[in-house]
Amino acid sequence: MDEFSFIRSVQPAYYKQSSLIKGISDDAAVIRPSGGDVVTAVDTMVEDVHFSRKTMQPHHIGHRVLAANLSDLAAMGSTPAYYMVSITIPSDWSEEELIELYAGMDDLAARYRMDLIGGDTVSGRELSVTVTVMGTVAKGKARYRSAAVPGDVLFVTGTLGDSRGGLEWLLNEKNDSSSDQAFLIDRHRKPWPRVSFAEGLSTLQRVALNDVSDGIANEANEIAESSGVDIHIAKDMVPFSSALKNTFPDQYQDWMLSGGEDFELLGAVPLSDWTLVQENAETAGIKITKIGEVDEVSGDSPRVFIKESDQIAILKKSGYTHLKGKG
Ligand SMILES: Nc1ncnc2c1ncn2[C@@H]1O[C@H](COP(=O)(O)OP(=O)(O)O)[C@@H](O)[C@H]1O
Ligand SMILES: Cc1ncc(C[n+]2csc(CCOP(=O)(O)OP(=O)(O)O)c2C)c(N)n1
Ligand SMILES: [Mg+2]
Ligand SMILES: [Mg+2]
Ligand SMILES: [Mg+2]
Repeated sequence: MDEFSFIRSVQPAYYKQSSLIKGISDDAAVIRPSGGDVVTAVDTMVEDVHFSRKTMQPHHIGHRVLAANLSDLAAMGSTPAYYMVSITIPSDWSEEELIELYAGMDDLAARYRMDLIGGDTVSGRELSVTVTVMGTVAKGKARYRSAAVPGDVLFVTGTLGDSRGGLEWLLNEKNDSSSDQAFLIDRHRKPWPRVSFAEGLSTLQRVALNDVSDGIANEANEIAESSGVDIHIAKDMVPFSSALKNTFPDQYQDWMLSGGEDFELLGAVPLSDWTLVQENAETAGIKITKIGEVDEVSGDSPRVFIKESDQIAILKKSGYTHLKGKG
């Protein structure tokens, strides 16, 4: 299969989004938005950085690279509409594997009626997949990290650290997997972005959102810095799964703070809206937990504090960081 027949094989038979004017087939796609704001994000997954042949099958790679992007759209309160895929393919990847990878994206995209409207195909040494997503949000309603205000409730969806637990289990290739480990592996390979929960918050005047890709130790600091506030987290309120605690009793507490790749949402809302947020989580069928509050800056700059049995410490950025040691 050459580049051109590959492109033909991934080209959708028809498009679902009414704002699409030109999809795959020309130099670029054309969209005609009908009012509202357009939200766009891009994320890459690279072999041996975001996955290995040991940790993921092609379908999982497709699912997760789109899920990571949808998680960013969710964190903006946006409704997904389009995606584009740029892929670097090593020579040892078969046609079947590529079709599976695209099926991983397509199955997730179908849930949101998203259209694949373009991309790029090149050959190279390692598999690398870059997905660009586009979504819409009502004018002025995008949700920013900078929107947290002293007095807000700090919350997180789902449980944290599971993805790291799944990764650890897969990398160490243990054979005696139980249902706990199957759960962790699934959380690592197939995260479900919190799109409908975030869309359901559209009636709120104000909510700060950030998705958990690198670990809340990073993401809480991002909210604190961009909002110019302090954040206080109660460690014993941070949600973790029993599967994680059972499997990794010595590590689970670190991983729930800095494991990353959970693709949950960390947010801050006024106390008066907290009940509404909880009801919305119930409607979306997801767990939600208050883990702390937002306060005024008490020092020279915004900080995140974490309290554990009356001991208060500063929670530094300790999640995943690329380009470490590059100055
Ligand atoms: N190489 C780059 N060139 C331009 N903008 C970038 C680049 N890498 C990241 N960004 C931008 O920096 C911001 C933070 O990126 P990132 O930490 O990857 O966000 P996230 O964790 O939500 O994916 C985003 O606005 C992103 O678009
Ligand atoms: C084989 C393998 N090693 C390590 C990891 C862990 N890991 C890789 S990237 C990453 C952080 C998230 O990726 P990033 O590119 O920073 O996503 P973004 O913040 O841009 O959404 C983590 C925890 C993994 N998933 N797979
Ligand atoms: Mg990114
Ligand atoms: Mg993000
Ligand atoms: Mg990151």
